Amino acid sequence: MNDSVVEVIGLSHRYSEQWAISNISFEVKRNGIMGLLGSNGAGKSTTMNIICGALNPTVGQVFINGVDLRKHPEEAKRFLGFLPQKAPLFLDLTVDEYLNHCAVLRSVPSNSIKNAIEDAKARCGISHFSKRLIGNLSGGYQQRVGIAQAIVHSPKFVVLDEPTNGLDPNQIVEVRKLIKEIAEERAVLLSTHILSEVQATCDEIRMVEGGKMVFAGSMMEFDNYIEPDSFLVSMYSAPSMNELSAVSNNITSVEKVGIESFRIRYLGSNAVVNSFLQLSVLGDWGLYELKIEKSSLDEIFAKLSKQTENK
Ligand SMILES: Nc1ncnc2c1ncn2[C@@H]1O[C@H](COP(=O)(O)OP(=O)(O)OP(=O)(O)O)[C@@H](O)[C@H]1O
Repeated sequence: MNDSVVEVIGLSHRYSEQWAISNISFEVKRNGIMGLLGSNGAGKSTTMNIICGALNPTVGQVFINGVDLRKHPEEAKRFLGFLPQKAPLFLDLTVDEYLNHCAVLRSVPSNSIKNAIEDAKARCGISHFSKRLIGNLSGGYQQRVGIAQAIVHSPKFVVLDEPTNGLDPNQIVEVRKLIKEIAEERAVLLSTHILSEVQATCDEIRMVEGGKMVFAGSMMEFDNYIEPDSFLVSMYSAPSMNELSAVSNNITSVEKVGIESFRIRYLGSNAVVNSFLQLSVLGDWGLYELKIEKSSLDEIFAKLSKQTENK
């Protein structure tokens, strides 16, 4: 069986003259969470709308579970669940009434609807609100109902557009946990601006900027995209700043940042860090902390965005 549940091949789209996205290709594995990143106007919604079958691409193809979305939209959409940015909830229906409506729309066979609804509610932790009007639920629980409608037909692939938008910090933690749980047995594509969300939830990252794919890799590869060029050290009996500078020709600066702490900047590979460790033992410097300073996700995001602007 193919390892991917979704294949996106050479998507390009223009609304008028300008290309909104061009030549976007990627595959989504059968489980786990892929984050789709990009700044405002980068092309995320265009890409998501095409993948969900809400927009026909000018060029390119999307296969969901091997089915061509454009040629066989109904069949392909059976494998797809979608929670748009604004959850499509009917506030004056109860949770059960609404999920029943969604299950019918999603062509769940009538003799399976009851079980499908009970299962989706149980997964989303809303079984105790079955008879509650959706309009009377908190924002966090409304979002859970939104996720329940996206999985009520047991799709293999779920698309969530900014799923924690507008939730309070406790609700955010709970909804992220729920997303991780549902991604254990299906693929989730999550669009978000919030980098801490990406770090907390995603296994894979695709980033678009100016309509083009500027990054495709794992969360770890994204996190390590910019090579570190400094480390912090703390020592009980530090040598002089000159001695520290002399550890390697690749050290460019030594800065005192606390009574016993220094920031050391360097060029090239992490070999400098190894040299430092060896000399600290030989010199009995009482090293008790060493921390390589990695770039924040914001810095990585900014660097990738800038690269596109400059092209
Ligand atoms: N219906 C439309 N008609 C014309 N241009 C559009 C339309 N929708 C989007 N665009 C343009 O296409 C480009 C990509 O927009 P898109 O909405 O896909 O980006 P996005 O990454 O989702 O942005 P945001 O995070 O702000 O929603 C932008 O330049 C946008 O102005």
